Amino acid sequence: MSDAAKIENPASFSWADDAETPTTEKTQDQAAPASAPAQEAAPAATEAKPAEDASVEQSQTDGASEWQMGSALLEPEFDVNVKLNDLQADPDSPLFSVKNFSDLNLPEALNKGLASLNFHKPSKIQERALPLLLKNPAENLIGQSQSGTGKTAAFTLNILARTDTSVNKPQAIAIAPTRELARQILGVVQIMGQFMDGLKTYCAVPDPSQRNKQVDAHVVVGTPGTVMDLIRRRQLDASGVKVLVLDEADNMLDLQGLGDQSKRVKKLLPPHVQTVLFSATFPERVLAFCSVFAPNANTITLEQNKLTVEGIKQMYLDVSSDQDKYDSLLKFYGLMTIASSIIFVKRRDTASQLEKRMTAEGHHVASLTGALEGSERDSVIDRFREGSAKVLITTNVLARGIDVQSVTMVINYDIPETADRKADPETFLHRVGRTGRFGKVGVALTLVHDRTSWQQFQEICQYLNIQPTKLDTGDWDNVERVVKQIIKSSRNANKGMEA
Ligand SMILES: Nc1ncnc2c1ncn2[C@@H]1O[C@H](COP(=O)(O)OP(=O)(O)OP(=O)(O)O)[C@@H](O)[C@H]1O
Repeated sequence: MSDAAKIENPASFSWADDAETPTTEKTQDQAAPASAPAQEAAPAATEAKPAEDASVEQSQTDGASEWQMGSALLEPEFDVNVKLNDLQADPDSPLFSVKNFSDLNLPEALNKGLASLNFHKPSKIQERALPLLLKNPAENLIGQSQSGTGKTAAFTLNILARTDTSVNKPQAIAIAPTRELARQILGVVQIMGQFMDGLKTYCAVPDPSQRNKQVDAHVVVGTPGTVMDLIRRRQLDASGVKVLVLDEADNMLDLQGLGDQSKRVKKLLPPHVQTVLFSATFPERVLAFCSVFAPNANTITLEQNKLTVEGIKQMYLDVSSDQDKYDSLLKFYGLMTIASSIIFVKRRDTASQLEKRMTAEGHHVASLTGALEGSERDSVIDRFREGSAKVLITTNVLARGIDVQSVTMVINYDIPETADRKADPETFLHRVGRTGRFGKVGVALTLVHDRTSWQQFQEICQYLNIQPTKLDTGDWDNVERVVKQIIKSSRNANKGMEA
């Protein structure tokens, strides 16, 4: 039995080298992300290494919440701090926060788009951000809200509301750290904008079939390297761009390659472009460059005392050694029926070994890492979304932003750590946020196998105020009982929400 057993009573933790008290705007000390050997490599020639390659990310947490039961909507209720750049702004104005999408006076085509997505009521971030985003003249915005709370729809509505399809030029660009996230955002733009006459969109991710083609679109969503190349090669006419959005903005501005490319993209756009930055996490040091990147921005940040992941039931599996991790994982999968899950590992080779071994055991598994070509990555994520692969094994490449509603469990096979091998609670938070989306209840399992992983997990639990349930591999009958109960109660909670 490892020391991990001590986690059972987190209230009794003692922190020798106590991390700084977390705040929404503070971060743990992080080394500049560096690719550890055998971790992810750049997926495409012109792209900066995205999050996966850096293998580690910043450490910031988002707020969470009590769960609020609404009619058809169970949204995490959390407090946000809103700081307006305009001292004249009136927070009592009804437009300061809207309770209904109809209060926004959006064009009819967008109201229809919202209805087609079954969005009846705005989430808290949408309530707060949309009136600020839609103001004229346009103002910059830095917006933070926890994972799965609808940031994409907030910036997409603003993009589409500012797009005039009678002008045949790109008018908005959204950039994201990975091709998967860019493709996902583009999907939201297309569904939300489906009733706008003549709307044309373009996905700017590395794609050999698009080489040298002119971009003929009103809205472009992509990764920053490709967007930058398209503008520089004059395949994308940026002269009419009015809105620039950075999703996962802290990651985009923090990682060296992505940060440089994002800054270059902005320099290639008209000077008064509305700059919108969204993320669940904004470490303080990144927030400082955010304010330079998006000057005089209205800011929406989370209350600092809400740094938890309450909607996600946390468990940990205490295994005796690194070698034992695989057998324990397999045993775990053998006991449970899990609708759809994501397993996060640190290294590509671990991902491919797990994929081979689990496939040999009859599991429907897919693996997505930066080792794959772009088109292969697209087909893996598509297979997972449509449910033909039930288990997705991946690195930090998919830690952020990916929204697959069916994911009921996230497994940290390897604990997320920074480049200097410290616990990385922020990446933990983004990873586990792939489940429990938009108020659903999710389940997360973390494997601890030695003193280091145990200490790192303790730090993460302390930082995020998590009290995990221990699963003891010495008693698999009990593991089965406990996990089945947890899965059942989360399923029931989610059913209640859908009812
Ligand atoms: N107003 C709404 N009503 C119902 N569902 C919504 C609403 N807004 C967003 N959603 C749904 O919530 C889910 C999460 O949204 P989204 O992916 O935008 O979250 P996010 O805040 O960007 O998360 P992350 O920080 O992980 O990127 C999506 O499936 C989206 O369709």
